[in-house]
Amino acid sequence: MEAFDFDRYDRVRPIRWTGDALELLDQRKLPFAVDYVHCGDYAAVADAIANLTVRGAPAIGIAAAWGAVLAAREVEADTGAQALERLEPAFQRLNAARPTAVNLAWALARMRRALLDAGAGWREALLREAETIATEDLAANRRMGALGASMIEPGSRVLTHCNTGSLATAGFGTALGVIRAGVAQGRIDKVFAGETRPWLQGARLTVWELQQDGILPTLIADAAAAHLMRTGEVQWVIVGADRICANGDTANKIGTYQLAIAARHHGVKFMVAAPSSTVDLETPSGDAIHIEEREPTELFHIGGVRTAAEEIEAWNPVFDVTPHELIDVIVTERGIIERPDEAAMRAAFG
Ligand SMILES: CSC[C@H]1O[C@H](OP(=O)(O)O)[C@H](O)[C@@H]1O
Repeated sequence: MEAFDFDRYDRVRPIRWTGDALELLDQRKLPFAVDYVHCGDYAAVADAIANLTVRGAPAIGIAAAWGAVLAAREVEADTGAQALERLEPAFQRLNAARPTAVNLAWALARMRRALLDAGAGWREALLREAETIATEDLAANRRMGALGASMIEPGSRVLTHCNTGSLATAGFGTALGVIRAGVAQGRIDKVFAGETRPWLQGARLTVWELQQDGILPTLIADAAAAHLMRTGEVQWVIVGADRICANGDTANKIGTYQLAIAARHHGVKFMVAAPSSTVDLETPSGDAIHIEEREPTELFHIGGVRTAAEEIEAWNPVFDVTPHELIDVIVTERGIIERPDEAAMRAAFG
């Protein structure tokens, strides 16, 4: 692959460690305001994950890791094991912030291991682990972008869902990283972005991110996706993931499952791009995934303005599961898995 100027397409950093605090780009306010929320303790980080100040599977894992570093400032201990005992309430609070993306629990497990492996130098070990988790994610995303783009024929047009870019990761993105690399290499001519109701990650975040790169996407209503595929306009649907199970079933933003059904029906290829930190071999299949349900009020309002009739009920699951049979390819930094199933997943990650 010809040299690719990653930095040109990787300008946004949603998470900043200042040395004393964590600053999080407030994704609730984008694209109309670029403000950072200052988190001086782990409880503020847990709240920021829960209220979507920071969101995106890898990003919430990275934020939680820094939350653990902040929590460590509040305890005294002679060894890492002793520190972990005293940090357990903080770890549990951070882990409980959101249930579906495995990256949150995965990052905290790494931080636990770093403490258990450390002696008196446990504070430095914890800091190093948080830094490593973030730098590894950025490297994984850039590799994944190149791998995924290599599968896309020049002149292709793609549809993506939700936001899987720099805002959702340590940088560059997962599915949006594949798209960035594909555009840069002339493989992708046009990017369609689904608005992604109710939180509008597509309309507010993906569009804004791509604009920073000089890539101008075409926004569509979620309800227009199947019709777009029927026109033959797109060759790929490229999405991220929050948890990829042992058999390849994949949890992702609500609306992904119906995209996969429409894609299969219309002969559009379906790619899931996610770092290996999103693979969870402990979860056998999609039926075992806890699907987060958020407050109905998120369905009743847009931008704080009520758009639904009063005195009604709503059901607001914010993820769904795409069965592995509907996924043509899963791309991680470790490689490409075509027609994913349990044998392929265990061979690649077991
Ligand atoms: C690379 S981000 C993966 C995943 O996270 C997003 O969910 P949310 O915005 O609720 O955190 C979405 O499902 C992305 O595809």
